[in-house]
Amino acid sequence: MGIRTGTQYIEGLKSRSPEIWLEGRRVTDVINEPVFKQPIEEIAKLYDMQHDPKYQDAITHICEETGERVNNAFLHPTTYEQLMARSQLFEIYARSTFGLMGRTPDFLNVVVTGMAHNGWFLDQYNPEWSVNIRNYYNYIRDNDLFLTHAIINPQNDRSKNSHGQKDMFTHLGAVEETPEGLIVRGAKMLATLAPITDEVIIYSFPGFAPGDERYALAFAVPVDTPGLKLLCREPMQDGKRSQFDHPLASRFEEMDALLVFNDVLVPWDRVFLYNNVEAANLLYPKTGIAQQPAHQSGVRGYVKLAFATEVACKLADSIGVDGYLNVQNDLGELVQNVEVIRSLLRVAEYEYETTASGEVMPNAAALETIRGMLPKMYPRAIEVIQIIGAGGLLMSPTGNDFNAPEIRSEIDKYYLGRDGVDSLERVKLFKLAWDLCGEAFGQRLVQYERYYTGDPIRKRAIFYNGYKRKATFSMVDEALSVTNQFVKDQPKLAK
Ligand SMILES: Cc1cc2nc3c(=O)[nH]c(=O)nc-3n(C[C@H](O)[C@H](O)[C@H](O)COP(=O)(O)OP(=O)(O)OC[C@H]3O[C@@H](n4cnc5c(N)ncnc54)[C@H](O)[C@@H]3O)c2cc1C
Ligand SMILES: Nc1c(O)cccc1C(=O)O
Repeated sequence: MGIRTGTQYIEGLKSRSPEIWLEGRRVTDVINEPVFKQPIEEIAKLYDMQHDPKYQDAITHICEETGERVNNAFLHPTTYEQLMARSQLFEIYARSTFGLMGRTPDFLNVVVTGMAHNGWFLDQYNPEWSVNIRNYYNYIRDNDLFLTHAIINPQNDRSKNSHGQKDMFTHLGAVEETPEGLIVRGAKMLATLAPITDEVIIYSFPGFAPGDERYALAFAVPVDTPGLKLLCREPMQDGKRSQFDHPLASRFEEMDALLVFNDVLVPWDRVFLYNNVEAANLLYPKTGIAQQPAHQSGVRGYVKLAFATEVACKLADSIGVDGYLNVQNDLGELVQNVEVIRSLLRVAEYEYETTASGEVMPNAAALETIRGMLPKMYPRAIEVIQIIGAGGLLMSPTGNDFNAPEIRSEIDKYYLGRDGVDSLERVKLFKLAWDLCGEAFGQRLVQYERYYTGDPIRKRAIFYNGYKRKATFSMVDEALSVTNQFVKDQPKLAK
């Protein structure tokens, strides 16, 4: 089939009936559930873009294996040009949501592409696993499927490993092997967008210890597999708030869900890793499934930071405060942060790395630096919006107030901005800013940037340790050579 349209994506959702729980009730009609309706539309737009002549050549290509047109997320990059073809896709998709939706289909399709093309890694442990992931890659590529993923154990007692939790199956683990496949039980988090996807993929960040064998798992199943429950967090908008009042929150909320597996059967041909702590710990660092999706996250994060920066600048201008030095200092900082991320991305792409198997990956140090800096830069951009908007952020009337003739003249008079900015323009801008910096929706976006890639502190520690392993500190040695000479010249002290 190759690239789907938005309508085909929605038809796919209609054909499935996952067990979704939202605010204590079972959702049976996901398409018409107010909370999901608009996010589904936003994802459908991405599918439609694949057919739009304006974008098609930039975000899709003809698959050599099948002759069909497929998304660039399925492109296994072996040249700089192919890496850039993926970069274009990431940026075009990110701009479509202002970088506010992190787990658009490109993200996990890149993960699966990476896993499938690093079959050498799984072959070391079980050649069937690499065949399975390769077939799965072909399946999702040719059907243009949308995946969610859950790679974190539920947050129960982080001081203990999976096998040390109170219940053996709090964390997702294998219960038994059957001729048909593995039976799995327990929970995994934090499956963003799960209710509106086609498939679920499970694997893990490293961190397994001996004794955790049953939890060392990687597999994929359809989102409506019997026994799989999707427990949604509390929604941050009810799907009924107007786009005037909440221009961002009404469109781009990504629902997150806890995935609960109640003795789910995973067919053997969908098992990519099992019962091997070493393989589970090395899968992420060794196969490019860290580096390739970090490219998507970096490009998307860049667009999101640039968007928040634009909002801050427009806000300041609209109320005539961007002539003040303190405000210029804050805005200049944000613009420079955007430039830092843009430059790092260019370095990551231009100074790409080629693996032993010929895969081209963006430069690891540059990507990791983005991973380390965005968790600080994005919250800072939000803080600057809060500081500049100040009390005005809390004072916006609603769209209905604009439509009430009895108060319209007061609204027009007291909500106008600097010369040339009328009340409607100013209020629309402030509402946009409030969605980003005040609403629960915006707080989730901050939390996403802090944690989407794992704990930023431990990530930075890993980065430092890697640096230390490779560093020669030759400049320090050279600088100290003078001192060494001095010491050599001294007579030995008598003992
Ligand atoms: C909005 C959002 C969307 C997400 N979407 C997804 C998704 O789609 N799929 C997915 O799989 N994951 C997703 N994640 C999860 C993300 O990967 C995790 O949040 C992240 O890995 C951190 O894990 P945690 O939240 O369990 O925090 P924890 O690991 O429980 O950390 C809690 C606190 O304790 C500290 N801490 C914990 N353990 C240690 C330790 N050993 N040493 C030192 N300090 C420690 C941490 O620094 C942190 O401050 C998402 C997260 C967010 C916020
Ligand atoms: N955060 C990630 C994820 O959820 C899946 C794969 C990779 C990452 C990452 O940031 O490296």
